[in-house]
Amino acid sequence: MHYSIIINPVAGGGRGNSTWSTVKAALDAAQLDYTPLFTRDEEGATYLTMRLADRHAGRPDETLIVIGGDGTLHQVVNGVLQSKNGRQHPLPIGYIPCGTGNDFARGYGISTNPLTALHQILDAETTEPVTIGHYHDAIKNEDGYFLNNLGIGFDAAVVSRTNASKSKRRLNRLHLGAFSYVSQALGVLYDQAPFTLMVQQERTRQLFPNAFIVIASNHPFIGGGRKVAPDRDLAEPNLELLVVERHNWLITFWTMWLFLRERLARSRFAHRFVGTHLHYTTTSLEFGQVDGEEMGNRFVDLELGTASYPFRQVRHLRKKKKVK
Ligand SMILES: Nc1ncnc2c1ncn2[C@@H]1O[C@H](COP(=O)(O)OP(=O)(O)OP(=O)(O)O)[C@@H](O)[C@H]1O
Repeated sequence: MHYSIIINPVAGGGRGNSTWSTVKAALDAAQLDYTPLFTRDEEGATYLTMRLADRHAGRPDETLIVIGGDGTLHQVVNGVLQSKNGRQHPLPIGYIPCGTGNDFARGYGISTNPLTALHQILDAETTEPVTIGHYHDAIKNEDGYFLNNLGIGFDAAVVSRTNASKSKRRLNRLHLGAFSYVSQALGVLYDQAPFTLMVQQERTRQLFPNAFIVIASNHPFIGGGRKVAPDRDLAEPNLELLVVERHNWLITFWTMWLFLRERLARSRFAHRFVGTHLHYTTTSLEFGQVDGEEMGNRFVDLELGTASYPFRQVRHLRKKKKVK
């Protein structure tokens, strides 16, 4: 087996580098054949992967290992699927998480201990198809894939403001990036206006005049381990769209509390749509985020569907807690 390894050295506030040192020592000790490739700039992982995918001939003895956060994994999968050859022969992926959130790792069942995650890859005898989300933006005529979630409104505005804030880098260096999100979330709560959202599923349409949170999830977790779609499983070809409307301040704070307590999705404030095809539109410019990467401020006309991607990694899933 040959391992091509994409490493984002700055993921997790620099944890990418130390994770790579640990993994490299283990690969050398086991005398495995590998090629390391480091991301050098913001879009680095996408282009590195496109080039790799163009050259990949579909040999079964090749695996692509990704060392980074959710954003790096997002760029890698989109890089492969942007290559024509990559779409025909997608390179099986194994993932070693070292970001700040690591939500995909939770959803799939990958250890955050680099050596355990590596062994989950080395021990896998076959590849496993994993559901990923696909989106088509009819206004921008843009396509892409997501492994975690695609949000518009609240969570996307938080991502956008956090990335723009100067404190993020300082906090990231101290491995305290989550605090930066919390402070920006309070600001967004204060001044984000609700918006009109139309959701269409098959022949049913539903209008939400005061939409606030709109998150399409591929697995249960968001924001570093909060369950927002508790019933989703990466092995099932479904997405779940959660819509929450904005009411008065008291209810808004209550919905935030429910979110933090991981009870929002099952509360009476949640509208949930589960399926393989969903379509939704807004009538105003709204922020978007996909797997924590900014989509910018845009009018939304999104069609969501599912696809599948091969992973070569043993899943270590925790047993589900009983629902109270
Ligand atoms: N060499 C590099 N220099 C600067 N930025 C980089 C480099 N390589 C990748 N990036 C940036 O890193 C971002 C991805 O980081 P990633 O999401 O993997 O880690 P994280 O933000 O720490 O973790 P998480 O998404 O799990 O919270 C990409 O958006 C890209 O812009």
